[in-house]
Amino acid sequence: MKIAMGADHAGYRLKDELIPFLESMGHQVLNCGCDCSDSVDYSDYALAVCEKIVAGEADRGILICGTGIGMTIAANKVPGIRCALVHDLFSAKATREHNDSNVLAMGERVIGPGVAQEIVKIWLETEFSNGERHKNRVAKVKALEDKYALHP
Ligand SMILES: O=C(CO)[C@H](O)[C@H](O)[C@H](O)COP(=O)(O)O
Repeated sequence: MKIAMGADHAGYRLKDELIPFLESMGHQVLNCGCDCSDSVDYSDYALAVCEKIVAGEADRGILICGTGIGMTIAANKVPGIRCALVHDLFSAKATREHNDSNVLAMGERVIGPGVAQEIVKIWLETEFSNGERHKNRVAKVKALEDKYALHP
């Protein structure tokens, strides 16, 4: 898979730790920054990653900030993006099966690299369940994007 990754100054260390892990699993990583501890704004990096997905240049995205919350809020403003904030294995699996999430957000100030690796692995390996109820719910979420689109 092609995976776009982005982080702010509070998440770039975990991003950089996950890149070789993802590559060792055979994935191609598009590193959208940031790459140092200079203070930056998470929304810029969320947008960079989400635009890669919307443009078809990446299959999935992974976003990391201090808590993962800012990245999640920003990413979910982009039509077509379903970003899930995940810090446990149950949610990593459930958000793929139920929500067909295409972006994963995590907080470097919340979890360590070992848990993050497990989350990423299960999130990448779990398929959307395609159950009728889940397809309907995801379709209803997509309909919200149209209802509130400022620039359709
Ligand atoms: O948006 C966040 C919190 O919801 C992220 O965790 C940011 O990384 C965090 O706010 C950055 O905080 P800092 O004090 O500027 O390092």
